[in-house]
Amino acid sequence: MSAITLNQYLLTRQANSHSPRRINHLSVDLTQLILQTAIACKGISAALHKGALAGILGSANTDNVQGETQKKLDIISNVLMVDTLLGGGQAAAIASEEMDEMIVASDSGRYLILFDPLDGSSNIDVNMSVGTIFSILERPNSNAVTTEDFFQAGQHQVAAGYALYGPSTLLVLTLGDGVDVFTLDRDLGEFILTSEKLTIPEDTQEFAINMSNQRHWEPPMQRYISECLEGKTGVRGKDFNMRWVASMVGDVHRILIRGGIFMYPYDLKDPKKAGKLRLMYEANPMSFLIEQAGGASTTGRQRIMDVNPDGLHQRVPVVLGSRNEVLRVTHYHLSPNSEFQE
Ligand SMILES: O=P(O)(O)OC[C@H]1O[C@](O)(COP(=O)(O)O)[C@@H](O)[C@@H]1O
Ligand SMILES: [Mg+2]
Ligand SMILES: [Mg+2]
Repeated sequence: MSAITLNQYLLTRQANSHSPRRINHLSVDLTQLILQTAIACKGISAALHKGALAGILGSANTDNVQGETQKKLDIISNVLMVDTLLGGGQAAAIASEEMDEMIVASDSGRYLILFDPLDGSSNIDVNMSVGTIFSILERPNSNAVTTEDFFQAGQHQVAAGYALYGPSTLLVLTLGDGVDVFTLDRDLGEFILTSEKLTIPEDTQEFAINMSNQRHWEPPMQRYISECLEGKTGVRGKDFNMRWVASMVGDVHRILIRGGIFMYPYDLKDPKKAGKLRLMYEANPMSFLIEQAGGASTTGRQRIMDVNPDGLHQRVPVVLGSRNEVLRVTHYHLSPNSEFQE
């Protein structure tokens, strides 16, 4: 059988978009918007590939709106995404983790796109996996676009995905009827469909969390992790392994492939911050993918895709991955004095 490119895949989906399994209508414009996003990701992949040879590693000596130091590649990736998407004409407006405000794009655009142009940027200078995360919403009306138009709960996303720049460059995509994976063939310059309908096992013995924050967590998170660490002889009756890529894209990809639980919980290090990760650029698109693969995703207290946003850069605690583990952590937050029944 011949290889299916992202382009062919989307055209077939578009032709079959009357199928009863579909959730979102795959319009010509949405197809084009996803293809433009993929083109920008190929550009980012090429820049990362050159690395030090192109003199693009290291810090840019600027801060983003959230007070985080930007890497040169954060800025380069953002420019590649913005320029490519502005050129396409399908986006009515664009919002990015690296920009203070949204940008109005095309007056006739039907969609709003949000992205984290380079996720896991602390990994760039050490040549480890990073990614690009994106989330697409429908423009709510034909009036001039406002920032408030972006404030739609994650359940309203029409598509979401990420590119993972690892040993190979992957594009992982959901249109609301499962999660499919494409691998970049550098010779052809095309993303080729390589896995379909990922499913996350309901149970796992692998957790991902930044353990250095342990002393700052709330009691339910302390309880969950200490029970995992007790292993076979503790209440869980099994040993757990730990992984932390320190780029959400890498950790979420591992979970989509073999299960696991990823947590970036609320902590008291900076009590005013609701969490580290951003709802619109990271938590919502990853939650859409995880739920589409049969997993679960909550803040510890509420389904992430039910959170009503009130700021483009708002942060949120994140607990996502294998269903039974996420439900357990959520139970520990909501009913701290009772046992969890699977
Ligand atoms: O440095 P820490 O605390 O391990 O945090 C790592 C987390 O921060 C992030 O790097 C935040 O994303 P950005 O790199 O886009 O700011 C996540 O990808 C990752 O899960
Ligand atoms: Mg990020
Ligand atoms: Mg980023």
